[in-house]
Amino acid sequence: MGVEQLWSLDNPVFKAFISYGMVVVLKTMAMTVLTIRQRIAHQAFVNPEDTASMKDKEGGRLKVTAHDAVERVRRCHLNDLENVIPFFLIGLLYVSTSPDLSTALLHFRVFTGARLFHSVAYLLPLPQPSRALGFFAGYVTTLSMAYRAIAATGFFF
Ligand SMILES: N[C@@H](CCC(=O)N[C@@H](CS)C(=O)NCC(=O)O)C(=O)O
Repeated sequence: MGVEQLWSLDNPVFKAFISYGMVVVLKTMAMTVLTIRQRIAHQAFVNPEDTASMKDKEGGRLKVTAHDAVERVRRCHLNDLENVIPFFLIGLLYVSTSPDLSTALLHFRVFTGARLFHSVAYLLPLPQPSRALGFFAGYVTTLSMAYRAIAATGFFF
């Protein structure tokens, strides 16, 4: 497949990668909005300049404070960054090796489902090992794409 066709919507693997990649990147970005919501809901701001003009319930200056509900979303966000960025970078290299469509779709779908489940498990929260299973399913899927991309170069042979 020529380079122009590889990175075009005529390539069904690249087309699928755009869709699933967008879902996981936008999900990661949604964590920013959720963090802001939790900060406002719990009046939990961590920088003195943020609270400079804010009042607490007694009318005094609002104190800088962390809140577990905010920190939980931040941990979920960080975990997304740890996993979605490698998926995206390795995914691009994987797509460049022209993998079989059904195999690629399986990887993209398992990763996307695993990350959505990981977030639900983290934010509700669900009892462990739910979150760990979501994490490992996504992690192993990315490793599998990396292995397949490296194998396609003939590196192992
Ligand atoms: N950076 C992660 C590496 C391991 C990992 O991602 N574990 C998963 C499954 S237990 C997780 O959800 N960790 C919680 C987190 O990253 O906040 C950690 O510190 O836990």
